[in-house]
Amino acid sequence: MNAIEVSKLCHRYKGKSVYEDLSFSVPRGSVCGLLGKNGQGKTTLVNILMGFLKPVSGRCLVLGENSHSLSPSLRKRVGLLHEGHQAYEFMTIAQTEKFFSRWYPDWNRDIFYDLVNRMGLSHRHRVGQMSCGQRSQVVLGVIMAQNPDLLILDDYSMGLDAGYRRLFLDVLHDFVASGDKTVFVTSHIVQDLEQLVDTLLFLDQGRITKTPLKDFMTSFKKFTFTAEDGQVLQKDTVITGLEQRGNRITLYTYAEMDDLTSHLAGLGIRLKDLQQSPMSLEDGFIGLMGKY
Ligand SMILES: Nc1ncnc2c1ncn2[C@@H]1O[C@H](COP(=O)(O)OP(=O)(O)OP(=O)(O)O)[C@@H](O)[C@H]1O
Repeated sequence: MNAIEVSKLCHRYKGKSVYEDLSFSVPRGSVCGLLGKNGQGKTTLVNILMGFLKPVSGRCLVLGENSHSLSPSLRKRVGLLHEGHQAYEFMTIAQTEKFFSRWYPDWNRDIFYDLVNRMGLSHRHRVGQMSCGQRSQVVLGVIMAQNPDLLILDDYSMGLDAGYRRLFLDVLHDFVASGDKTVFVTSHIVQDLEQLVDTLLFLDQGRITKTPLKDFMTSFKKFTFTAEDGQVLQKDTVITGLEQRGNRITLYTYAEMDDLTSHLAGLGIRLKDLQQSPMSLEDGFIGLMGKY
């Protein structure tokens, strides 16, 4: 069964299209990363999935229910971290825990305090008097303590330092390992997703491409070489992405080394030191989507 099913989704703001015909699914038990450059429609999609925004047309099912009429009991099974999340600033840490514990049948107080206590703040500390990253930690504590079936995280990394981000990744790993849980996550810190997701969704100009992380990391490749002065390279059917610093070129492609070598020779490119280099997910993201 799918945790999320999106079919023929179309959305526009004041006539300006975000997507015209978007379809994909997220199977239950998977950890799916939605990647796209700024402004491609990731937050819009999360808003549609949670029923905050009605699409122009198309259908979205979340845990089997239509996204614009999610029942209160189903909402309790979805843990949502919204971009620009709001914490209850007038409450203390202890009041926040007490307040949210009433709403969620599977609330786990230990998970909340396990995350929040690491900040070393008194439980009487007000959320409104915390730093941005500390507030994020409280919000993540609230979401994880809900023990949801589906976790939707829209850019969870906001304001978190490297250590807490790593810690949160550990928490997410434990969460996923604990059973039939689904995670749908967007993050601008692409390298975090490399350690977390099993499936990637690339959202680009209204189109979505779904691929297992493993397949992408093995089939998409990064090559580096030095080109002779004045040579101009452009993207084509073989060259998916390019970065150029002086004569030093980084090239991204689905082609194997031999095919790439003949392709470059066919283009009349004179080069030296061609080699395949290790590719991170962030490299792959840039190679596929470009820098801007
Ligand atoms: N309320 C709105 N009214 C008009 N246009 C909007 C509105 N909200 C978003 N947009 C536009 O829709 C597009 C998608 O925005 P969205 O916030 O979904 O992108 P995103 O992928 O989440 O971006 P980012 O990575 O920067 O957070 C953008 O071009 C944005 O300017």
